[in-house]
Amino acid sequence: MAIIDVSDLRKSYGGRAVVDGVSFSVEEGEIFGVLGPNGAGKTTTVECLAGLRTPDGGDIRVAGLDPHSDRSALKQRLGVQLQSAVLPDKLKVGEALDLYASFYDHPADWAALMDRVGLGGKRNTPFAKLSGGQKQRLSIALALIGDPRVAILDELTTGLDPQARRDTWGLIEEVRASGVTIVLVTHFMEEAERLCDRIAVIDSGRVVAVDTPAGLVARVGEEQRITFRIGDGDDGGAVESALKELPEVTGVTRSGGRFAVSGADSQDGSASLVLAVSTTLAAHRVAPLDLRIDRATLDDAFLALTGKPIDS
Ligand SMILES: Nc1ncnc2c1ncn2[C@@H]1O[C@H](COP(=O)(O)OP(=O)(O)OP(=O)(O)O)[C@@H](O)[C@H]1O
Repeated sequence: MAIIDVSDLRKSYGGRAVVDGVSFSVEEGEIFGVLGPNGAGKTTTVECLAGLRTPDGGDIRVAGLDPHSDRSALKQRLGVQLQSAVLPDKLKVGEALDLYASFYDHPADWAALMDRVGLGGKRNTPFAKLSGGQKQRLSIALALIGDPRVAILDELTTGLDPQARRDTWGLIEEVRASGVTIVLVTHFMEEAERLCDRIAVIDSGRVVAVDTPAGLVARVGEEQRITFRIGDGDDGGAVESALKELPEVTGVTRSGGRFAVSGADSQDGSASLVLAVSTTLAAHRVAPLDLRIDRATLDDAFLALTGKPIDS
């Protein structure tokens, strides 16, 4: 069942459309990614979802509520962690959670939440003394303090080191497992691929695709590329001819002992390119060296969908 429905959302600034007819729905319990380059309109879209901005047009329902006209009711059901959340330097972790809990009718147990996000030992630490990862964990806890059904997390891991980023991903998975639907705004491919059940790819204020990470990748084709080299004593000509005969193979290039083989698995999964190539090499008693298999990635999918890399 859809818990969020967005239909033909529009928002302009100074006559420039930054959200230009955006539509998508989010199913209850999923992690839904909003992926796009800087300035694509992601934050504006989720701020409209949260009732923080008034759309120029379109229709939004979050947990059955209109974020604009039902804003106070929605606040009790929606948690928001926005990009630039900053707290007063001297406010301690425990004080911040206690304060935010007081804004809700039925808040979560803030001390338990503090433990859950790994800040149990930081109760009396002022905001200014927290590391980047700890600040991020606190902002996630603040988004969850009202015990929401939906949480919007915007650029959750920007500025974090790889370990803190991975820790935060683990936390988000736990939050989802507890039944919260998550809308995750990101421009990190790895984050989108790792966490999201489905992704809306947004470019220049429009949705260019909504699909699972694997579904987006499949749109650029199932082509794979296997590269390897063979030993000096191996018969390269015989190997090349045999590989070209394989139905899974669409192309073979050879430069001396170096091979690049392109192809794909069969649609029904009954034939595998890697298996066919390795069986052929084994039949010729060739052990491939420096073997590498490349498949399309979400980066390739983004490039194919928008015509540019995400960080352009
Ligand atoms: N209040 C505002 N007034 C004028 N222009 C704005 C305002 N807020 C955002 N914009 C512009 O709207 C466009 C979309 O901004 P938005 O923040 O929604 O994009 P984004 O995809 O979230 O990008 P980022 O990843 O950089 O946050 C940008 O060009 C931005 O400069």
